[in-house]
Amino acid sequence: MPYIAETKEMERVFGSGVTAVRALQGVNIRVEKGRLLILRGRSGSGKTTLLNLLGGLDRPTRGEVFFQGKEIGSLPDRTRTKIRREGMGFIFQSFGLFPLMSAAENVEFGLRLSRIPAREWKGRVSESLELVGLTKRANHRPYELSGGEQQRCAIARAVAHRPELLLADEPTAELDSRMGKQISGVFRRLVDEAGMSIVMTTHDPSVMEVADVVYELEDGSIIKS
Ligand SMILES: Nc1ncnc2c1ncn2[C@@H]1O[C@H](COP(=O)(O)OP(=O)(O)OP(=O)(O)O)[C@@H](O)[C@H]1O
Repeated sequence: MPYIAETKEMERVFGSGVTAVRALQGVNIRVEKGRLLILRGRSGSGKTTLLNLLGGLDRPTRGEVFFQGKEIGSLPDRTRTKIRREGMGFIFQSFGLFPLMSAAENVEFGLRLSRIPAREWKGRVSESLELVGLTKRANHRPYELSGGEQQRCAIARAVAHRPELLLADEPTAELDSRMGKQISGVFRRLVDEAGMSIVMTTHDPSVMEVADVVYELEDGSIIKS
């Protein structure tokens, strides 16, 4: 099966009647395995809505969304949560780390939610921190880390259970351009060295450089790829 994720004529309408907002319409995208795909577009063009639908965090109003060949948009919440926890990883612009836990403990927390047996946790934690170049900071708490290091820790946490698909919403928005470059390098490595598939939204031109595929959204439709 060539595509890790796919949408068919997908539409998402928020609300109803005169106040209805058509956030997405007629969206057809395909995410190939082992590729880094970027969603770009102006504020309000529908990027986050699309990412949430691909990640099974939301359901389309019309059309279909597939993960690993399986239609997930019509599945009940519990089933989608299970698929998400096992097969996907999420990264947000505001890192979302636990302040009282060290970097390593934050990464381990991600594993607790998955079905990875406890005896594998320690190895997975070191491996993930290594992958993002954070081994030396394993025992530091988030407030002792730079913004870029905090985001790398969040990435390590999102990939520790080795998800098939990594979804990132504006992962460099809170970082300066040097750190943004560092983070985009980490994403590139995850694809090239760990064979991961990534979809991320961004406005950041330096992140755009590392993409294999760029889709542009305008008013809820894909206008260019
Ligand atoms: N829960 C919601 N209820 C109503 N309208 C919503 C909801 N979520 C998003 N929208 C609307 O859908 C449209 C697309 O929003 P979305 O957040 O996907 O855009 P975006 O491209 O990610 O924007 P940004 O770059 O500012 O994050 C916007 O008009 C937004 O106001």
